Amino acid sequence: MQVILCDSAEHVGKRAADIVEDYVRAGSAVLGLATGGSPSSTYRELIRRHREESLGFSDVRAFTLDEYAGLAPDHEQSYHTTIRREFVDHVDLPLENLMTPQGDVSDLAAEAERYDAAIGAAGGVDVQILGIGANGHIGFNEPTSSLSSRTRVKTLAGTTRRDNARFFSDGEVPRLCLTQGLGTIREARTALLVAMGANKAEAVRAMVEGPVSAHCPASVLQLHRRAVVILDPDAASLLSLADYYREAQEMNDELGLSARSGGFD
Ligand SMILES: N[C@@H]1[C@@H](O)[C@H](O)[C@@H](COP(=O)(O)O)O[C@@H]1O
Repeated sequence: MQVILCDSAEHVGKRAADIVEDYVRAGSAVLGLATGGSPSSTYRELIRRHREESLGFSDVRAFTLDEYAGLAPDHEQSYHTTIRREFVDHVDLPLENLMTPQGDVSDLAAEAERYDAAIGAAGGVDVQILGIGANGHIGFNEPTSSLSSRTRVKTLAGTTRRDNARFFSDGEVPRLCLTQGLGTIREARTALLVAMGANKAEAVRAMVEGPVSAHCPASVLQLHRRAVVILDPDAASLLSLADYYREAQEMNDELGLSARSGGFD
């Protein structure tokens, strides 16, 4: 796992965008897109590079991580609408290349299986952007999720529903969702997690420096071949090996190693 310590949310976005850009410029990239506030600065920076530095997404395919059950794709708070509003509609990624699990189907389990298979049929995800929940979830894999789980129906934790209530005008967050599993996420060639803010500090500590445990689902990234964790000072505030992460990053920067070239673990 590579830990990159940044000065601000904007800095986090730039470092994350560097890794995504590396894959996009290589051609025919498959991106894994996360919703939530954490990747906002990454998407802003990618949109800026699209507008000002001709970073093109026309041959990119994208899969989102998760979706609320019961919400149609065009619902204001569906993750399909959210990722379009935050990113996809601002670049030249063709809409038919955006894949999201469909939350308003009658057979959610079949939809989960279909979605997992579609990721495999696309050749897998090259770089999966991730945020982390305050309870350590990635996607909607709540604590005690199987570390080998596939895309499936999950019940949302009460804390997650409370955290996300701010996005719903009536405060009514669905109780069920579809989410890529931890086993699915682990298959992405690079896992790129961004976290900001003091309310993520404990989850970040458990993910990076705690034991691998379903109690903190994000800790499964310790088993990933190329996991990169990019943090602002508040999110990194409880890490005990911060000096080492800084030294390692200086060396990686000096050697010009990137996630795609696989120059670190
Ligand atoms: N399902 C999403 C996750 O993909 C996201 O990473 C996390 C953190 O959200 P935020 O980035 O808004 O703090 O919780 C949400 O519920």
